[in-house]
Amino acid sequence: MTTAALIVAAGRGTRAGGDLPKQWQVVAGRPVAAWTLAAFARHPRIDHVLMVVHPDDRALAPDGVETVAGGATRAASVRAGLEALAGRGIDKVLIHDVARACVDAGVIDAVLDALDTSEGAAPGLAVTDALWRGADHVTGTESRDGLYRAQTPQGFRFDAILAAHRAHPGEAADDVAVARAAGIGVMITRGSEDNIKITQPGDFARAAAILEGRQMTAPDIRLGNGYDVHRFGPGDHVMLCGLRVPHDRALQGHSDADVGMHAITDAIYGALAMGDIGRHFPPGDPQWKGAESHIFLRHAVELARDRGFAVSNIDCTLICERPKIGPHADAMQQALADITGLEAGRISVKATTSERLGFTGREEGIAAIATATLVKT
Ligand SMILES: Nc1ccn([C@@H]2O[C@H](COP(=O)(O)OP(=O)(O)OP(=O)(O)O)[C@@H](O)[C@H]2O)c(=O)n1
Ligand SMILES: C[C@](O)(CO)[C@H](O)COP(=O)(O)O
Repeated sequence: MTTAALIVAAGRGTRAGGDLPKQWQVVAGRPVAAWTLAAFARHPRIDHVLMVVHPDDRALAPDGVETVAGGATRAASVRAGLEALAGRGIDKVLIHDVARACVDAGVIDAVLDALDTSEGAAPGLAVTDALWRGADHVTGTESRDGLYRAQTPQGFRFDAILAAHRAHPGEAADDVAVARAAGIGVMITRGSEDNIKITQPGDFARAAAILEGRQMTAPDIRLGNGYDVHRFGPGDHVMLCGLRVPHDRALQGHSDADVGMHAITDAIYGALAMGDIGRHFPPGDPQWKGAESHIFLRHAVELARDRGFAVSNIDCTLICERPKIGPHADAMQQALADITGLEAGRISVKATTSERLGFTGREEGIAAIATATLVKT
């Protein structure tokens, strides 16, 4: 199943005011369109995102997103997007207003789930206020029974909604109206009060409050991995995870060759997307010859701290036949705790053999893999 998101962003945003159309104005630190794009681009069930923009606005679109020129009405913009996606093997499409920048994964998931059993699905909120008719004065009341406020994304089987739009030239309230005109059944899914459409000037502040509130509550968690190998040479001990372990050979390297600590250090750099040990401590630089590896690990932890992250936990696996790691694992965890400032219970050191296969099986060297989790503090 291939699922696409089609974000319509070719409107002029006249009701919202401002120097630029509303989708390019900044809310909570990013343009409205960037928030909307991020909600779909990071969603694990969305394979492709296409943004429909006004021909004058192509340079304003967020980096990396495919764009296509829109039309004079919302329906024409949707049609242009659907035509651009035709023939690409798309099974499901979610059509979404760029102006609904606060859409969340739960709303998207509910629509996608409903599309497993229905040709169309869209989020709605039951009307809870009483409904009046009138202008200056109330001239009557209307029943709210069975009335919903329509939201997006409105999702459809791709071929069905493309055919429906081709058969429905001209304006339409939304894609549900186009679909229903073609006989497509549309299931109502759970909408969200936060899924507002930025329409009037005051809506920017409402959207900012929602998005900023989420930034405060959603933790920024980063995961990194590291891998390292050092070969054996002559010697009487190895340095592993900060511990001197007696052995009949030594690991060779530019530094003290602590393969475990190097993998952990690289995992932290990886979580920060800041390269690896070689970038921060070039092997060609004589000042690092024979260096103790805790220097590298302390540097990575400090770098994380400087960028507002705390190391939450570390997991390291050493791959070797000998020396046996089990008897030393607790001491290694404590040594790493002393270097990183973490409690030992957040550090795991374990080992495996490679069943005498490969270079570790032949005892030519030791390999290590590590994972580190960083949390924004
Ligand atoms: N020709 C158009 C008109 C609207 N839209 C998109 O359709 C969505 C819903 O429209 P609306 O909120 O009415 O946006 P605007 O048309 O930009 O606003 P206004 O009516 O205030 O000018 C928006 O994401 C808008 O960018 C579009 O892609 N092409
Ligand atoms: C599609 C829509 O978001 C459903 O609520 C809405 O109809 C589009 O915005 P407009 O203000 O009606 O153009």
